[in-house]
This record gives sequence, structure tokens and C-alpha cells, in this order.
Amino acid sequence: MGLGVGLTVLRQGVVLGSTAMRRRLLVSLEINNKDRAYEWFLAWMAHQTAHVPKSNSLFGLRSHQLSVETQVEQRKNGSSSALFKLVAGPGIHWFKYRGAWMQVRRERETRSMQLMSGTPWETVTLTTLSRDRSLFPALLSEARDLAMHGQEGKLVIHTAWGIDWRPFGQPRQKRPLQSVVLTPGVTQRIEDDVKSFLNRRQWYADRGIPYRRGYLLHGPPGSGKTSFIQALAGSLSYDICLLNLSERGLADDKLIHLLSNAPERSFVLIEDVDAAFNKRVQSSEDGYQSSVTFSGFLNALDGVASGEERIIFMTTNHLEKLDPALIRPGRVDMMELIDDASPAQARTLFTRFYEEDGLGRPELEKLATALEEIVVKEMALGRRISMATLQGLFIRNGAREAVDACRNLFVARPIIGQ
Ligand SMILES: Nc1ncnc2c1ncn2[C@@H]1O[C@H](COP(=O)(O)OP(=O)(O)OP(=O)(O)O)[C@@H](O)[C@H]1O
Repeated sequence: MGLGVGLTVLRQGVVLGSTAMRRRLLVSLEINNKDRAYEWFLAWMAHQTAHVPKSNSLFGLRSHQLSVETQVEQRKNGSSSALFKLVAGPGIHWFKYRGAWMQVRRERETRSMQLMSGTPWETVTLTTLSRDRSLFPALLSEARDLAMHGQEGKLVIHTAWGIDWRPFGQPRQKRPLQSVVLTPGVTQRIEDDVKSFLNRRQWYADRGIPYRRGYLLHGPPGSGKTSFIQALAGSLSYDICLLNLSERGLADDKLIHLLSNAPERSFVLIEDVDAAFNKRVQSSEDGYQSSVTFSGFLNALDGVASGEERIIFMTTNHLEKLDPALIRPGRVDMMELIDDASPAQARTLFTRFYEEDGLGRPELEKLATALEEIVVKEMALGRRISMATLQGLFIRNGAREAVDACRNLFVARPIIGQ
């Protein structure tokens, strides 16, 4: 009996002792998938496994449970290739970082989902010796730098995912600002305004004015509103947060949250802002009505709960349908018409398209002038052509054919402002 008691005590002692030792000697770091570091860390691990040779003693992932993340990469020539990133799957993995062994435990909670996004909860827990705890921040910043490096020179589009913003697809190639041909002066005006706003943070703070600016680009479809906003964001190294007001499940409170929590250095883009509230009155085909109310939207733009720092771009094809309350200063501080092709815009786009076609300068100029004259004549008859239509025409045809064919593509459209 004495031996039995002795053994039990010994076993308890060993358990308690090892727990105490673990507490004293080990340190753990938990990262859950609500935190941005989660993606960075997994991508960093995948990168290490793929790029660091096994012989490198600094890193060696010991793992038999992998999961795959497939990315489709668009090449410049239009073809695409699939990249398979092997990341550590749920389970326990070991790796060595700067000479220290670390254990990674990836866990997935399948029974409960994140309320808004419907994705399962996941956590990774890193465990290492207490003396190596200073390696955690170093590792995380390395992972972050790697993620940022992958996005450098690219435009990231975020979409709303429940109440969070998530990158949508792969970062895209930036579009040069001058490739969007607007009426002379418009690009400069908007660009100067955004830049001056960005430089005046302190000015706003000193006067107690909320640091926000709203822009509204209006005009017919295919005139370059969205392309311009994306190009501008790219040129300033900003991201785009695409907000769809008619999205299922979006309500006033979520809208406020989203607008107050847009990622840093990003423009919020709300397209076809007129449609969001018209549709609600009619309700969509399946009877669904978005639950963002117009007053909720106005409040989210500038009410007390709205976030401090923000740049919003809105676009519409129908300025006349917008409620005056929406376009008052504070909600929309700058409004610009982005119109159908003017003769000068058509000329510039034409020259950009065909200047490397080997036509020779005099021929190119002659054709550009012919196109310009057609646009002038058609406009006098109240007919316009959109820049998107011209782009499509130029993509499909050679320079001469394009000039000949363009006459048939004009449509009767009143010239705004006349
Ligand atoms: N001013 C422009 N300069 C160069 N390309 C243009 C211009 N306008 C339109 N395009 C081309 O036409 C296509 C459609 O443009 P975009 O989506 O930016 O138009 P939009 O004004 O936002 O249209 P919508 O009002 O229907 O959303 C793009 O591929 C873009 O390259």
C-alpha cells in the first residue's frame, strides 16, 4: 500500500513538476485568424519551406501535415499559371528560426464559425524556450515585410467580409495614371486635391475638423471613373476598399464599422451610389432588400460614430438622382464630371494606341485629326461615344479601320452642362 501511495505521489509530482517547468521554461504566442499577422505568418512559413534550402540550418520545417493554397497568377502575355503554396496544415510542426527550435500548433475549430464571414476559427500557437521570446517580434516583422514586399508596386483591392476588410484576389499590376485619358486638367485637379488633403493632417487636427474627404465622379458609363480612381490609388501607393451598399447582410451598424475601420492607406470606393438606394425601393428579384438605410449611410459618412481618417470616392451615372443631402460638403467635398470622349481625348487615346504600330508620324497625325473631326461633327449632332467604346474599337482594329468604323458607334446622348 505504501508503495502504491508513493508511486501516486511521485506521478503527481512529475506531472506538476513538468507543468511548472514548462511554464517557466517555455513561452507561447497565439495568433488567431482574425489578426492580420495570421496570413503573414502562414505565407512566411510557406515561403521558407519553398525557398530556403534544406541544408540551411536556420530553417527547416519538419512537417507531415500540409495544406495547399492555390494562387492563379496572370502573366503579362495574358496566359496564367497556378502556384501551389504548401502551408502547414492543422497539426503540430517544428521549425528552427535563428538557431531556436519552435513548435507550431495549428488548430481549426470546425464547430463554431466566425459569425460574419462564415470561416472557421483558426489559431496557430508558437512555442519556444523562454530565453528566445525576443524572436517572436522579429519573426512577425519578417513575415510582415515579406507580405508587404509581395505587394510592392501593386494595387491591393479589399472587399468587405462581414465586418472586416479582406484582400480580394491577388494584388494587381498598377495602371499608369496617364493611361486614363480625361478632359485636360481634370486628372491634375483631383490629384492635387488628394495630395494637398494628405499633407494637411495637422491642419485639420489643429482646427478640430474631422480628417475626411469625399469625392464624387459622375458621368456616363465607360468614361473612366473607376479606372481613374484605381490608377490614382496606385500612383499614391494606396489600396482600394470596394464597398457594395446593396450587399446582402450589410446593415447600418456594419456599414459604420466598415467605414471606420478601413485599412490604413486606402481609398473607400462606392460605385453607382445612386443605384444602391433606388433598388431598395423596388427590392431585388428574389425579394431581398438590403438593410442599409439612406439616413444610415449619411450617418456613416459623417456622423459621430464615423471614423476619423478617411478618403471616399463615389461614382454615379446619374447625378440628378442623388439626394442633395448626400452631395453636400463634408460628405462630398469635390465633384467632377467624367464625360464621354471629347475630340481631344479621342485623339490622345488613338495616338497612345497606335504610336508604336509603325504607321509613321505624319500618317498617325492625319488619322488622329480625321478621328477628331468625326467626334466634333457627331457632337454637333448631339451624338457621343464613350472612351470604353473607343478602347474596344482600337483593340479590335487597325488604325485606319478604326477611324472608318467609329462613325457607327456614336449614340445620341445630351452633352451634360449644355
Ligand atoms: N478616359 C479613359 N481613358 C482610357 N481608358 C478608358 C477611359 N474611360 C474608359 N476607359 C476604358 O474603358 C473601360 C471601362 O472603364 P471604367 O470602368 O473605368 O468606366 P466607368 O466610367 O467607371 O464606367 P461605369 O460608370 O459603367 O462604372 C476600361 O477598360 C478602361 O480602360
